[in-house]
Amino acid sequence: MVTLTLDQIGARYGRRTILEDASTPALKGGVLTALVGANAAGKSTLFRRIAGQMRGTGAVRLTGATKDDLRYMPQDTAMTAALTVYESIILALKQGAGGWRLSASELASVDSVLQRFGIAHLAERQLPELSGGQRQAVSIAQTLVTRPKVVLMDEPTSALDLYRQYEVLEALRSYAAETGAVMILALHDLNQVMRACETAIALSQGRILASGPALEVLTPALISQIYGIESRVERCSRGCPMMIVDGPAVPRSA
Ligand SMILES: Nc1ncnc2c1ncn2[C@@H]1O[C@H](COP(=O)(O)OP(=O)(O)OP(=O)(O)O)[C@@H](O)[C@H]1O
Repeated sequence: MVTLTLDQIGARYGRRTILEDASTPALKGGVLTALVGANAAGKSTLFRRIAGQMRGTGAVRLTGATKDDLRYMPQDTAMTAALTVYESIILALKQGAGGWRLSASELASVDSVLQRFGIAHLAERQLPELSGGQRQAVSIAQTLVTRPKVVLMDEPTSALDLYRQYEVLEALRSYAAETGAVMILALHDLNQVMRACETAIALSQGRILASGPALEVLTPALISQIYGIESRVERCSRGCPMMIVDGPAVPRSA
């Protein structure tokens, strides 16, 4: 089984400490894990540390996978290259190695991600012509085409419409279940987290306040602490947990 454990991760930009002693129990593969926290809490910085793009204290421990099996999809992905969607996914698959000849199984992988993320109809379109939501779906497909075992995605649904958010989260869930990959998604929509993610990590000012089953982490007390928002978690008529926002925990002065 693939697992990822954070052991006292720290990170700084210059003299500014951004992450301190960020630790988690072993995060299991096969399910989605949400990384939640307010703007500037340090979510992207934590991803950069896990992906090895930044140095710092502490250790990232993997079992059942190596750093080579990890893919990180940052928040903003530029798509200015004069490539079609199809070519860009082949490029992500090849990553400069092994020449340009594609095996039957590689061709099948490209077709599979195009189908899975609902972008097969865009295969011949040029990247710079895509809408924001289309770019985001292509970026997800590029990230998963190599079938990585450890996946970090920074706000993968932020540009998607309601239908696509649902479709993409379901596709990510099925990818995790099928491959056993550890998948950590930074998400701001806590209802998405409750619906799609089994586990959650809550980050506040560079420290992990809680990690574990999503519904146990996302308590009204924790939401108040990290976002300053009064909320309730109630079951809808179909039995799904929903977060209802009541307003600021402490009214902001005008
Ligand atoms: N390259 C950088 N140089 C200096 N400071 C940075 C850099 N990148 C981020 N920071 C600072 O680190 C802190 C954490 O930023 P980070 O992007 O990790 O937050 P985040 O939780 O991902 O936020 P958001 O939800 O707004 O995307 C912020 O105060 C930010 O200004």
